[in-house]
Amino acid sequence: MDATTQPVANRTIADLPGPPSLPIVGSALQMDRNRMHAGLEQWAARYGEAYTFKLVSLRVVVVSNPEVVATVLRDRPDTFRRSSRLEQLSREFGFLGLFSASGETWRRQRPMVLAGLDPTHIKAFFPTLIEVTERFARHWGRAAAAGTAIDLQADLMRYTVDVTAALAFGEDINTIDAQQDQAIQQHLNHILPALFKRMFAPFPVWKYFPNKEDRAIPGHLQALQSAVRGFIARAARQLDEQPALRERPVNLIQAMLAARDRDNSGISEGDVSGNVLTMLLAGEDTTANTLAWLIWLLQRNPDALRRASEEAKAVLGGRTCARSIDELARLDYIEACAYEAMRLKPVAPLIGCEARKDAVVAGIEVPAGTLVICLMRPGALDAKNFEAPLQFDPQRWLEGAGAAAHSLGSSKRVVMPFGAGPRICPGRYLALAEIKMVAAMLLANFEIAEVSTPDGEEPQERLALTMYPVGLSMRLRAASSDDPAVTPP
Ligand code: HEM
Repeated sequence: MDATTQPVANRTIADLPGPPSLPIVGSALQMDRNRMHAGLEQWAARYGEAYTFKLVSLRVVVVSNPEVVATVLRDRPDTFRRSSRLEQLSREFGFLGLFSASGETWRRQRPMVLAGLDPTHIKAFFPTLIEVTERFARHWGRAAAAGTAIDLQADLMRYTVDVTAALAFGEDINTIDAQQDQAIQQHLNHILPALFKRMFAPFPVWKYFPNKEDRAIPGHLQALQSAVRGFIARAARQLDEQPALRERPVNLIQAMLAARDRDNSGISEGDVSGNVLTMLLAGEDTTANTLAWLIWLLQRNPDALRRASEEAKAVLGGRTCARSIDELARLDYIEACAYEAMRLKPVAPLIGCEARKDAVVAGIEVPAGTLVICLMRPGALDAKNFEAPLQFDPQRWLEGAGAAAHSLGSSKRVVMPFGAGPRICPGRYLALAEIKMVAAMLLANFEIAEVSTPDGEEPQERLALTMYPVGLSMRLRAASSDDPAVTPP
């Protein structure tokens, strides 16, 4: 039965276990924001699949059973929404867009964003994806030739920002070749952590006692907004010069501008710029960090690395990168590696859902205003759902795999890296295309000499909206002479 619509609740929040709580602050002092996901997972191990705590005045219920999680996620937008604090902060930051919007605004925007990121668009966009991936290959080719260490996360973010800007705005911003201080994401890199910090801060200290970083935020926002105004102005000029584009827009920004100019569309100037920023933010870290975790996991698992490299070389057949969606579709093992990386290292390890009205979750009465945090990883690491759950074993994702404890279908019900229900990630086709493009390019053209952290230990997980590996650096060698190699220009 649908847990959120059960007619009768059999317990209340007061019946739930949870960590100790102090007057006024609740459990806030026990939480390390940078590792909040890990703290909440530890509490789940101690208190079970449903527990509660207070964050100052906010009542939080945490659930981790995959069925309950999926039910809550599907019960949007009517019963649950994203947190109102996220919506308010996004409005203040100027990027209220599909991710943070709720109600009618979300309903109006969702079809437009979906259309801009659907598989047909990805197919039409493929030649540009090839161009950006080849540019990235040349960039890594230069690092391999010079023997320099690559800051893995930073480089991957350059790639994902370039791809998102090209697909959603038709802009070639080429941050891959830009100087560090010119790259648009140096602003994003300050804004995302600030947003996350403010979302879970017990008090709005940045308003009354701003530190250096807080004082720098308006400057970063201004720089980003000026770039966004440039994208919008150029797209508006294209619509003026080619009015046919209003009926058949080729990218998201054109579609939104055309809608803005139609009567009663309900799309405002702010919606357009909010979504331009949302695309940059939602498409950057998520995909880049998933790729960083994937590359690290492959490097640690030589058998999987060898098989993935063989597949990449066979499918690419001596070329630098895949040439078509059909070629990408043949990278089955690499896709399985990506799902296995997202099972072990989900970059979105928690999804917050605020109850818009009184609800029932797993038999618990949840009053309106309660924040329900869905933990995405405990089910994926549970031996009930996967054999040897801590092992990186991509084979378990391939149909008919002997090692799989469950079918592919049920694995996908437990592992939900892109969320679920009406708000499931609309960028998932693009993300998988990018992940497979980069992984195949890397494995077919280079040998990974090293992927390491400064202290030689496993990379720490840190949460700043997305969960990323701290300090990964990579060294590459061009693949041996009988293999294809990327020649630096
Ligand atoms: C591996 C890469 C990615 C992962 C793991 C990921 C994960 C997620 C998750 C977990 C959500 C929340 C879903 C929910 O609430 O049920 C989400 C939402 C969203 N994602 Fe992604 N994402 C990725 C890449 C992208 C890309 C490339 C884009 C666009 C360029 C994108 C755009 C969005 C947007 C706009 C939303 C909000 C959807 C809504 O609320 O209706 N994502 N993503």
